[in-house]
Amino acid sequence: MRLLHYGESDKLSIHSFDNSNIPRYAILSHTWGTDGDEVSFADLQTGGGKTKPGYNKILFCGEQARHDGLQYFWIDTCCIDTTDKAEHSQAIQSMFCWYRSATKCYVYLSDVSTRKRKIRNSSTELSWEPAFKSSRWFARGWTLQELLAPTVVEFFSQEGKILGNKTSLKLLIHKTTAIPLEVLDGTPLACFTVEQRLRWKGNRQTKRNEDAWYSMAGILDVEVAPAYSEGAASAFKRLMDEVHKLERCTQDIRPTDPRDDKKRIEETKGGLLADSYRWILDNTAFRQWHENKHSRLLWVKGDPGKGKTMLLCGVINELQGSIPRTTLLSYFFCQATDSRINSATAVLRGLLYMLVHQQPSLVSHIRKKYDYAGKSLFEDANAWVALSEIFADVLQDASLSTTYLIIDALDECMTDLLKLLSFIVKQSSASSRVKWVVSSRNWPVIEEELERAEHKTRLSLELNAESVAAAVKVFIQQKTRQLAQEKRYTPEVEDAVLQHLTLNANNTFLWVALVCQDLRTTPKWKNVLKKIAQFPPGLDSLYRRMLQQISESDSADMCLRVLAVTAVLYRPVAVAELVVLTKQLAEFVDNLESVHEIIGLCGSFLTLRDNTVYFVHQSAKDFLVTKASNEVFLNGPECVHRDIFAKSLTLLQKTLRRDMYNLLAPGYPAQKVKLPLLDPLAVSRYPCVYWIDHLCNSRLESAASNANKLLEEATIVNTFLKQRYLYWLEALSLCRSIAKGVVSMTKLWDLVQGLRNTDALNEIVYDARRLLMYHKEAIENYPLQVYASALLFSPADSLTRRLFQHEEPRGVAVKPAIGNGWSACLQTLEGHSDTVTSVAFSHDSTRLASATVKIWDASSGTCLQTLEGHSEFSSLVGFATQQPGHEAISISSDNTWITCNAQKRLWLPSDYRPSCSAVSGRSICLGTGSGKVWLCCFT
Ligand SMILES: Nc1ncnc2c1ncn2[C@@H]1O[C@H](COP(=O)(O)OP(=O)(O)OP(=O)(O)O)[C@@H](O)[C@H]1O
Repeated sequence: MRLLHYGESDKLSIHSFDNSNIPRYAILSHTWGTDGDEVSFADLQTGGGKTKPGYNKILFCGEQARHDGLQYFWIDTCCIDTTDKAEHSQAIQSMFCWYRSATKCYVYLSDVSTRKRKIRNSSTELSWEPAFKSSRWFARGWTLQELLAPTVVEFFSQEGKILGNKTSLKLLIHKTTAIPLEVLDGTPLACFTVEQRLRWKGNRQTKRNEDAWYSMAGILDVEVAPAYSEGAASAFKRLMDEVHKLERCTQDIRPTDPRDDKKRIEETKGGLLADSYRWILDNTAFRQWHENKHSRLLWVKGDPGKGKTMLLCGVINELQGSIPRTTLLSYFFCQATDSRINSATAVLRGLLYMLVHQQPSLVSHIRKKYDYAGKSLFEDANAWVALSEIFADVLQDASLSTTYLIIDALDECMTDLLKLLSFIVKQSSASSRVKWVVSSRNWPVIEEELERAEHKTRLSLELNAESVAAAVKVFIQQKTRQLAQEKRYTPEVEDAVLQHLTLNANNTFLWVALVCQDLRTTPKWKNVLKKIAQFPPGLDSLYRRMLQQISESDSADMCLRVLAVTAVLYRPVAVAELVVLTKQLAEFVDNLESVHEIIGLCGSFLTLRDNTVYFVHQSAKDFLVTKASNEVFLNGPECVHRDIFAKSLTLLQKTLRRDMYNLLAPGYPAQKVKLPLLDPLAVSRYPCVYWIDHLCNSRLESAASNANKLLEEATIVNTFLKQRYLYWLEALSLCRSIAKGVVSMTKLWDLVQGLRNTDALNEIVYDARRLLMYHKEAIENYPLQVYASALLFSPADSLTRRLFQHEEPRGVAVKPAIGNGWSACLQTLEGHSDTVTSVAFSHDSTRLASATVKIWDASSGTCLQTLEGHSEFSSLVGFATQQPGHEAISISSDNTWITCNAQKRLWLPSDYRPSCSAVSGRSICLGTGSGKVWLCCFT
């Protein structure tokens, strides 16, 4: 970036800076005079331009910057060499960023004067407001981003007198432009929809038509390279394409919205009590981390139920209320009970999502890889590598201001915890702008890793027992008061409850919360004092006591089954989902109220929120799985997995069919799919996504000794794949879980390979997995292409293709036929040793020619046209005209579809994408980059 410097002896000089090294600077916003009036870069180089009218603006800006203590300033007329096309184009794309990064922006209004003027009644008026409102500055296109991008915008009259800034003048600006006051007050643009932001453009004019849209790019958080001959319509289209890509990328990176998780966690835990977390704000370790520039990582550690999660919720709230607008705050809550948010990749994705949401320009680091790989970048086997690189780049971004990153419950990160820890250690040492807070239980493995961080501070809840005790005391008082009001306790009972809780809580919030929860459900007529005496101190003893109560109740069997199933599920499920997954609840399919009651009876372990069943706390699940395993899993957890697997497949066998959402169009994009009012997949989503995981955990291998059992299960899977496989893939696509499907099919493949006497199953799993891997992209993005592209472009001998032949699109044939085996390649026409760049039909459509002739666009380096000198054949263009009555067959502009009458019909796998194509009647011939030529006929 070039910047001007206005020296002490009024000497003007120009300097270049690397992006990483730009000093504080002021920036000018103005409207251009005629080209000859403005001082150009060339003028400055030669020391000329001093007599031009535009020179006054330079002097004004230089003096004002000097007055504000800024040594450098930037003016578009002379800091860009517009004769250098590449530089000019780059500058147009960087402009928003330059305005945003400026310390101050001076708006010079050449048509607003502060001179007194006479009005009719001979009194004088100072008001420049009418001129301000009708200033040309508000009518030009580029000045919109100059108003919105910088934090400080000051307005000056033609005499250089200050009129105010964008905050003090916000009402006037709002009246003139209709831009909302919050925007002028500095609310981030990302908080407004694309439509709202487009509306702010109003009727602003630009010299070149295309600029009308290029000038909106920064405001919409995207970049569009200028191409001035394209026209406004094309510029708008490219702008919106970029906006949609940004939206898709942000959507795809989001594993969950951590803001919703935080809300949910606070609500399920009974609401956040400020008086029980505020102690941390005065804690020495916390203050050191917060106030000391060199302290970058705070580790909050403590035993289960000591209030770490709620403490972090409180820290987030306090930071949110106190940090400047430009500071970023991103957080993530790991939860072991939910497989969507219990892995290292999910943590990075969640944090990135929140960062990008606050500062969309950071998405460029993701887009570098995402634009090639799509969503699989975040989900495939290399997701961690890609995400950790992206994250490191984001943290190094020059535009990143102070950033807080908060991760709760590292101990609940079930996949790749060590990788995550070492990443935190490394990154917390790498950037001084980034401050981390993490929390976990007192696990030695976490201790060992975090010990390596250079600038860490540790906050142990056990070592701060006094503060925690005081916080728990407040919590007990609040809870007891609530209970007493709700249950109308006498003062004696209230006092007895308070005393018992205080004596036995042992600084553990959770213990108090669980006892109070139990007392809430205790009927009034029961002797509360007797009841409370039965709650033993210590979390595990309390859980044991609660389990005993359940075991002694009338509904013991049902409750224990529900606990067993819930304990092995991979994510929290809705009540209706729980019913279809639990053998023992089969009779309650139409009686969900009773299921609610059963869950209520398990209330010391389970809780319901928004109709979803959660464990009250991770420690409750841990207790059941480790310390009460014998009571909960009578025949081992494998049996529970096996039952869930069997229930899942029975359900899927019944529900799955072709086009469950009535999409009809073969090219209907998954992204646009809306949930139908009566969702046929409502209770089948969980089984769809997790049936293979449950099968694998049912330890089929160990059942190998029981040959009948093994055969039975192999047969169930075999039948399902034979009869429902493609419908299952469609359902996975509708559930946006194809990537998980690929991982699951690999797990299944590994499993069946280890089994004996399952050849038939082996064969179908092999083929089914290959089909899914090869066609993943098509199915993932267009659910119904599983019956078109996936079938037509699978080998003729593919078992799945043969089994689902009846689902192939009627009247479409691909010739030469796709090879027999998965690795077979298409027929290659003789004589092609290079890219096939041209194919054409002869006039009678009986002959097909291909050639390798290229015409290159010298400026862009892209291939523009093909086929010259093929005089005996019609050119490609000639064949584009269709015979009347026929559907127009064509190739989509991005080369990925065969379309009929502009409707997407058949998605092309990458090996089949044409470098050239020709149409004759109902046939389309395609030549590919690898030297293959193939034909697709629609009858
Ligand atoms: N500040 C608070 N406001 C309201 N409730 C709180 C607060 N702190 C703790 N609690 C109560 O205590 C329970 C346990 O707290 P929390 O889940 O934060 O513990 P934790 O230390 O994160 O436990 P674990 O390590 O086992 O996950 C919560 O479910 C909630 O009921």
